Amino acid sequence: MKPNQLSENIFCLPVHDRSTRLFEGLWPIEKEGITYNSYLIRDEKTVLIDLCKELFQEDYLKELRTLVDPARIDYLVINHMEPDHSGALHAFRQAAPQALILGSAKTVKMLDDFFGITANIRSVSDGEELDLGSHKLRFISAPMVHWPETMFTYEVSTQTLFPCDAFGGYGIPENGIYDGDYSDLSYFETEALRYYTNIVAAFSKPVLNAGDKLSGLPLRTIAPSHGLVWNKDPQRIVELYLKWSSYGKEPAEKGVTLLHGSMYGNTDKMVAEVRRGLEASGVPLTVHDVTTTPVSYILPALWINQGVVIGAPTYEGTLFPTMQMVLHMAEIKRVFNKQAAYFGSYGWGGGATRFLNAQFEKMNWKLGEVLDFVGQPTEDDLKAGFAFGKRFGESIR
Ligand SMILES: Cc1cc2nc3c(=O)[nH]c(=O)nc-3n(C[C@H](O)[C@H](O)[C@H](O)COP(=O)(O)O)c2cc1C
Repeated sequence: MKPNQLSENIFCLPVHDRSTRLFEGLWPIEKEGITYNSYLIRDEKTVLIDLCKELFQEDYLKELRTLVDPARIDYLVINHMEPDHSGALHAFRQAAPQALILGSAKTVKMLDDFFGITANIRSVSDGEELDLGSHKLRFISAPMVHWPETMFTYEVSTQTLFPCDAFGGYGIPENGIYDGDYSDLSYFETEALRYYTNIVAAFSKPVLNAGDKLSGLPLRTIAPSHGLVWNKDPQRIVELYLKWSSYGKEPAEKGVTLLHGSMYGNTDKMVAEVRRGLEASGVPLTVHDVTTTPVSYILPALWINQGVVIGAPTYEGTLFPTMQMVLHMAEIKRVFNKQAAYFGSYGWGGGATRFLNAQFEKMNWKLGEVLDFVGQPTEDDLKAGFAFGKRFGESIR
């Protein structure tokens, strides 16, 4: 986690977190890890932008001291109060009691609520500027991207945007912090989408509002607080974000997510046939077994694809609970406006579709064809499964 020099006097201090198993206690990052990027600007006035999680504060302050004596830091800008960026605050205050904390008006209240800190704080307003010498900061209010107090900070002379959670992603960029360090960005874009759907998607409208505020602003570098710093092609991540945000209210991409789960294998016998039918239709397809795949990895497909096929049995008069949990999380993350179809096995009275009808009402998903069958699927059921998948795929394609 050595500091990186972004420009002559702007540095990124990325903390590499490889020990957290579940980000926010929910989202698996054991394989991928995550970074907490903090930024230092050295000028006539010295500024630090965001911090890191409390767990890493000692190492973080050690690295910070290689760049500056904390006692010489004039300002700490808090873009976002979430503890993965502010957890080191008490330790920082001890090392740099003179540093004036700058944040939105809501941040001032939250500093008291979360840390009991009330002194040496100043709130900044939307569009306010702060001269540092040869650098100048502009504060851009971005409420609900991702908490109500959130703001972005823009450095005018280098055209660098510090947007905290926005444009960030899971994953540790081991071979360089810049987008230009990688010939293939697909891993980071996949993890940025997963992060978006897990953390930010519920706030797609505020993201679009923030996007409006950024339009016309020259952006040479996008320096988020998680993951890559984008300075080769900063527009790439902006465009991706705006596209993903638009799926909060507009139709998503022409693709299908096939979600399946089974207790004893009867529904799963049908999955292969439905899948073959979907593939035969030519529609782009993503398949997830909800009993083995954490919802964190399922949300990206649900967000991106217009169509969803649900394959799961009836359980105690309702839908198989593991599938219910996925749909509940999709509702929380505001995965709305989908075309859906259902297939699944039941033993006597059924009931899965009762749940689906009520759940889809809340999410504005349209339930089209239903293919349910008693016990194990017959040869005829399997044939019907192929045709059902093909028809649904064609309706989306
Ligand atoms: C715990 C449990 C609860 C069930 N509850 C119902 C029910 O309320 N109504 C019904 O029609 N079938 C019910 N069934 C029967 C299953 O829906 C049926 O066995 C089905 O074939 C299971 O599909 P699967 O092999 O894909 O898990 C239940 C089965 C289990 C194991």
